[in-house]
Amino acid sequence: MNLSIIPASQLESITSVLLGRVERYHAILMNNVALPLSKQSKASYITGAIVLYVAVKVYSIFAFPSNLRHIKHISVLTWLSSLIQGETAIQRTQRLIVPMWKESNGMIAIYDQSGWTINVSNPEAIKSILYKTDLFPKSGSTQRAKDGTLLRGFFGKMNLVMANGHEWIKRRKESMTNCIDFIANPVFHRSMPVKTFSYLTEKMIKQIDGAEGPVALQPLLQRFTLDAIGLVGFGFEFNAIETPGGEFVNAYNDVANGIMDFRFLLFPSLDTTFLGLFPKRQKKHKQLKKLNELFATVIDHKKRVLSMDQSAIEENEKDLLTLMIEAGKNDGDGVEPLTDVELRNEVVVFFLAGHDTTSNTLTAALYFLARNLSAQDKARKEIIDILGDSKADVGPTVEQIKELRYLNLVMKESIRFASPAQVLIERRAAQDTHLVGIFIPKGSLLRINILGLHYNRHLWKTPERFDPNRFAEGGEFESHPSAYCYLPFGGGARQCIGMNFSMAEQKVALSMILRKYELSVPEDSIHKDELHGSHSKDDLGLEFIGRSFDQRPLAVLGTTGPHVQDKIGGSFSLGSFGDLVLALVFDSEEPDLVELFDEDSNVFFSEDDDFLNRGI
Ligand code: HEM
Repeated sequence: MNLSIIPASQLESITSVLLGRVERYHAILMNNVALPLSKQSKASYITGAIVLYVAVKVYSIFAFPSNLRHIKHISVLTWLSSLIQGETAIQRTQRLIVPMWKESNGMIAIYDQSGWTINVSNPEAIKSILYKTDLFPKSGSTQRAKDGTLLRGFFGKMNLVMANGHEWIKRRKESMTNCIDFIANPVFHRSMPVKTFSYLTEKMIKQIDGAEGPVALQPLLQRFTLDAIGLVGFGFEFNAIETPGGEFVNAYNDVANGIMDFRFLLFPSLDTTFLGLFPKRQKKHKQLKKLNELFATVIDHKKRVLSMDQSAIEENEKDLLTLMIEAGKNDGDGVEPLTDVELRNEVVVFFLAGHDTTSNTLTAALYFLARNLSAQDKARKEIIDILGDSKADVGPTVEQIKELRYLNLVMKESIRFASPAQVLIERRAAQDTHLVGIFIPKGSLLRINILGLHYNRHLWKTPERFDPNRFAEGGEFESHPSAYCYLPFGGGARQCIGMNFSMAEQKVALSMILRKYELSVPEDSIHKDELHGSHSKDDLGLEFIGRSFDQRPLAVLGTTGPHVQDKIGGSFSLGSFGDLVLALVFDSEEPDLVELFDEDSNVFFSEDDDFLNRGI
């Protein structure tokens, strides 16, 4: 029977009818068959005991805990049937969570992969959870994952994302000045590596130019973000952009898809003891082995480079992996060095958090821009005003990134709409407490539901509509009573460490792509009018049409006076050039140097002049 075609409500009633029958048959079996037979056969005792054991076990796993009875809940069958039917998390949130939001005060108990968990989408409750990290530490669910499962094999037992207390401080050390100082912090708080992002975007543009027909967004953007975290995070060239279908990207995708398979999360023994029964699952374990070899190569490569010449790398040029390897090696650091296993687990975290999230957000942003032509035109106009309109690829500087204000609104709205983190890692109540007037017993698991915020019609006007202006000055977001209705990067002390890195990376890629191409959704695409399924699907392709460039200057060098800017329609001012004020003007159709102006707008040089012999 194909369960995916049965509506949720029907499936639930079918299942309860079936369960009812099982109970009745069980009683009949015990009264009429098992008991009489028991006089004759020991085997029937054993059968009865097994049936009873399984029934008790199943009941004890799924029964709604009595200490949460005062909290509204969604039944196991309703939730499971949604999973079985293949509803997306957004659809599930809209159908099951949002309608119950008011009556539940945004606190709903749900049976998820960790068992009964309080799913929280109340902004005030979320604020308390995120700020009171001692009262609501991370629950350590992955630490409790069974050895040998894909989940444990990939994440390891401990890493920066999962750690609490001492283990967390070891990775994010608290300094004497009481500001939080991360081992990883310098990398994410120094000036953003926009040149690396531009260099990688240029490589990506070459792939777009070379593609025939619509370009599948997600695989290309995933390779782009993977190369970015490789270079900036680990000083390692994955060279993924230029190697579509590379074995490590495939291995990673295989493992990542397998980790959240709810069958293996609910019944971890299937992933270990009974693994032999699941050949497809075995393949995923093999892919994990391949990935682990890659992580070992990345770390060995870095250690080798460091052992050769440490003095060559300036402190503020060190990548994340170098800092992680060096942490704790100097006396007085107050932190212990990370062991090899710990290093591997941190590399995994940055590898995972550092690329998939950003590539999914970028995919969504490009898709929404392709569908919203007015937003696309407005963003492009801003980009051209700031970066100019030359034919050559130009990436923004750190300062220019800050000026791309409308693009920033587009990115904020895209990440609201298609938040890669749909829920936060669950927290555990360390003691009995209250949240928004609701009693939370000690030991309860709490999961902050980001989609329950971002898709909540009680918190946003028409949340299913793409509207960057929500985030404009004086817009809907600013007037919202709580900023905790929008949490793509989490909040409090555990807020995403890579937020600025990701936003800068996205801005460079989006600005360079939009300056160069006009985007549209192909006429025959199933996503033409609406996104079906998830934006990270490979079948989401866009047309990239190279746009024509205006007859405007490519670049202006020197602090150009207003007269020069008038003449060239200039928008550049890149610093002085000795005491000579110069404007270099290029014809965009013919990207050779055409004219050079002096301060009085006199042509100082033209095409047939011998520029170099003027002694500049
Ligand atoms: C669009 C891109 C991204 C999104 C939406 C995102 C989202 C998040 C969220 C929601 C959290 C909080 C998890 C929680 O509290 O349970 C988080 C934490 C984290 N993120 Fe990101 N992230 C992104 C990009 C990145 C990047 C680029 C990196 C690294 C290069 C990164 C590294 C981390 C780390 C290490 C943590 C754990 C911090 C801690 O617990 O101390 N993320 N991220």
